This record gives sequence, C-alpha cells and structure tokens, in this order.
Amino acid sequence: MNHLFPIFLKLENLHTLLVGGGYVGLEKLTAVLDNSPMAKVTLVSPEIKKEILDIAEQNSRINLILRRFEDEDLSGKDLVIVATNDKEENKRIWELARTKHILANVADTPAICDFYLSSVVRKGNLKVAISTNGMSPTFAKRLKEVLGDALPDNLDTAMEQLKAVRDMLKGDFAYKVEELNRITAVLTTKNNAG
Ligand SMILES: C[C@@]1(CC(=O)O)C2=NC(=C\c3[nH]c(c(CCC(=O)O)c3CC(=O)O)Cc3[nH]c(c(CC(=O)O)c3CCC(=O)O)/C=C3\N/C(=C\2)[C@@H](CCC(=O)O)[C@]3(C)CC(=O)O)/[C@H]1CCC(=O)O
Ligand SMILES: NC(=O)c1ccc[n+]([C@@H]2O[C@H](COP(=O)([O-])OP(=O)(O)OC[C@H]3O[C@@H](n4cnc5c(N)ncnc54)[C@H](O)[C@@H]3O)[C@@H](O)[C@H]2O)c1
Repeated sequence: MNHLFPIFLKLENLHTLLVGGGYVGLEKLTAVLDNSPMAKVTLVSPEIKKEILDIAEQNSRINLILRRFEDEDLSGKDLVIVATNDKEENKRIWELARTKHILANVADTPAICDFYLSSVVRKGNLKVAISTNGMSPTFAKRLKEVLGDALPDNLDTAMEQLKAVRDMLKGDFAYKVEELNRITAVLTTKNNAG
C-alpha cells in the first residue's frame, strides 16, 4: 500500500522545530535549508554539532537552544522533526505533537512519522520529490542522481515560454486549459503516437 500524499511546503511561512543536534539533526537541517534557504527553524538539543553551530552563525532565521527538549518548545511551531538518540523521548514528543495538531517526522521511526522527507531533484523551477514509501532511502537517493542526469538543464526555458503563453492567453478558463494542453501535446509520446 502506498498512501502517501505529496505536497510542497513554503517553509519560510512556517516555524519548524528540530529536536536533536547530532548527525541526523544536521542531515535534516541541511535538507531543509538546501530546499528552503529562508526556512525559520528552531533547533533544541543539549549537544549541538559544530557544523550546525556554523550554519546558525550565518543564518539569523536558525535559532539554537542548548538544552533538552521541553514541552513548551512546541508552542507556536507548525512542524517538528525529531532526531534525538532517545527513542522513548522521540515517541513522547510525537504524541505531544499529535495533541497539538503539529505534524511530526520522527527520523528513526517511520511508523510514527506524519510525513517523510524526500529525495529532491532540482532543475531551476522544476522540483521532483522522490519517496520509496519508506522502503529504501538509498534507492531514493540513487534515483535522484539518475533523474538529475537524465533531465535536460534547459527545462527552465520551456517553462518560461509556457508561462508567457499562459499569461498571454485571453478567454475563459476552459479555453486556456484547452490551448495549453494542445501546445504541450508534442511533449508526450502518448499524444505523439496518436
Ligand atoms: C530521502 C531522505 C530525505 C532526507 O532525509 O533528507 C531520507 N533518508 C535519506 C537518506 C538515508 N537515510 C538512511 C540512510 C542509510 C541507509 C539506509 O538505512 O537505508 C540513508 C542513505 C544515505 O544517507 O546515503 C537511514 C534511515 N532512514 C530512515 C530510517 C528508519 C527506517 O527506515 O526504519 C533509517 C535507518 C536508521 C538506522 O538504521 O538507524 C527513514 C526515513 N528516511 C527518509 C528519507 C524517509 C523515507 C523516504 C522514502 O519514502 O523513501 C524516512 C522513513 C523518514 C524520514 O527520515 O523522513 C534521505 C536521502 C537524501 C538524498 O537524496 O540524498
Ligand atoms: N531517518 C534517518 O535518516 C536516520 C538515519 C540514521 C539514524 N537515524 C536515527 O536517528 C536518531 C539520531 O541519530 P544521530 O546519529 O543523529 O545521533 P547523535 O547521537 O549524533 O545525535 C543525537 C542528538 O540528540 C540530542 N538529544 C538527546 N536527547 C535529547 C533531548 N531529550 N532533547 C533534545 N535533544 C536531545 C543529543 O544531544 C544529540 O545532539 C537515532 O535514533 C538513529 O537510529 C535515522
């Protein structure tokens, strides 16, 4: 069964809490900032890796709190990523987040993740997010590399041209949709074959 529903978040409009400043905390913070450099993140952890300290020094939107997680840390947060090495505490934080309707990712326990992070292929405005339904993050990482190599670098030009056509088209919504579909039909072999 694969019931995951993918969405793309504007993390600069949200406040994310990251619990745990070790290897996984660094990995998740890097993943967040690679995609959303303006993300607002509070990281709480009694020990914090030097790489994280360096990132926070350069970025005023990253707020570090040097102590163990306290329940109050969830106040005003929209999302939480839990990455401590204390499984019991990770689960407790997830349960607490539930009661507050805050979506949680618990890095070491897929069963209690409300969402997964994905592998991301980026080509300008194009972003392709890959999930293996939690089966193999390594497969997701490799597929990212394969797709990154396979997708041409000039896709932005095509998207810019289509946006220009989209902005130019006059008429009602149904007409615009029909026109855009007609113009782009050549892009798919399915339509070409017909
Ligand atoms: C895609 C990516 C996004 C990101 O994190 O940014 C991501 N993991 C990445 C890498 C990676 N993670 C791990 C390895 C080591 C090899 C291995 O174990 O396979 C590698 C590979 C490497 O680093 O080379 C270890 C690992 N990961 C999870 C567990 C627990 C478990 O499965 O039980 C364990 C074992 C921990 C342990 O044994 O202690 C769980 C999750 N990891 C997910 C995402 C979610 C599912 C995504 C999906 O649906 O595919 C999910 C469910 C939750 C989450 O973390 O969101 C990122 C690739 C970024 C890129 O593209 O480069
Ligand atoms: N999902 C994934 O991609 C993935 C990959 C590898 C490991 N894991 C799992 O993630 C967990 C963390 O791994 P790691 O390598 O980062 O460990 P680590 O020991 O490097 O880091 C753990 C961090 O959590 C902090 N911490 C401990 N208790 C805390 C608390 N109560 N409040 C706040 N911070 C606290 C520690 O100070 C430390 O900074 C492990 O359980 C591991 O199994 C997940």
